[in-house]
Amino acid sequence: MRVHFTKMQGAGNDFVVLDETRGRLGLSAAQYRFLADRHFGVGADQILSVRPAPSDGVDFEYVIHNADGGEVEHCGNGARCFVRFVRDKGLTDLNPVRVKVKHGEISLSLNEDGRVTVDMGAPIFDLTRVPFDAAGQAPTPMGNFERWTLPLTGGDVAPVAVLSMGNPHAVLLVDNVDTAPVSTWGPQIERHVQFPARVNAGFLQVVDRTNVRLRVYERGVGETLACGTGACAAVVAGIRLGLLDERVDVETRGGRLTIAWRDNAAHDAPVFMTGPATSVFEGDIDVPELA
Ligand SMILES: N[C@H](CCC[C@H](N)C(=O)O)C(=O)O
Repeated sequence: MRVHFTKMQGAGNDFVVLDETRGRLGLSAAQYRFLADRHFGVGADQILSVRPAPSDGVDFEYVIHNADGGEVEHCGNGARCFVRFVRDKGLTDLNPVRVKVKHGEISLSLNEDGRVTVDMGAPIFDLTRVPFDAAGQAPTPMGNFERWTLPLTGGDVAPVAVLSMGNPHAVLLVDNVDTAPVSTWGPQIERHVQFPARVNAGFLQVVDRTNVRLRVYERGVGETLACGTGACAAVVAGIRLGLLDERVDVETRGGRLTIAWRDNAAHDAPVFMTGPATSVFEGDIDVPELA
């Protein structure tokens, strides 16, 4: 099947974007994996499929598949690239644009400086909705939040804050992201038995109350240069742990994201993420029939 695609990136998290507004391609998980493959396909962390609005109240739908072919609930960097795509392609001149993702509905605004601000929705702390299995443990209180102790191999234990942005996140505090055990602890946390749907593992270095550094070992991908929902989850956790103020610049390996969250008594205020979105190139590729 000949497929036209647009390659995009947001803070170095990269995407293959497919225009399905005039009809679906009907790709299989194996074909999504092929498109994401950096040797045999185009290469990307996620595949974004842009589709017409499924209902009133939103302008579009977009569907997200990780490089491993699995469909996921939310993608922050992808959301910014989505809105850049629909504007560049003349599919809308609305601003903000409302879009349906698997997790729910979000609103995206293109700013004068070309960056995009996304209302990412409220964080979720109900462990059953992450999902996270406490396995009979009791968490350790910190600030007005808590951390859980994940047993890893070799007797290591990882103290993690657990929450969801619609997709699951485990956030660890580290002294220096450059020396953090991302490649060794990341895969163990991603597939830890206490996360039945797996999890994105964030390694958070607090520089001061308004600046952090972050690396994320993403579920279904591995380490990416940036993770938008991961930046949201890390800042929200940092605020609740008592370490951060309500507006934080997040330095990732691929660029800077700005996260704002004004916590409230119910902890259900929306999280706002602002960052770049860039279209890199367009092309066509023959996608083999893969079941
Ligand atoms: N790997 C994530 C999905 C993509 C999230 C990330 N690329 C972002 O910008 O939020 C997951 O499995 O939940």
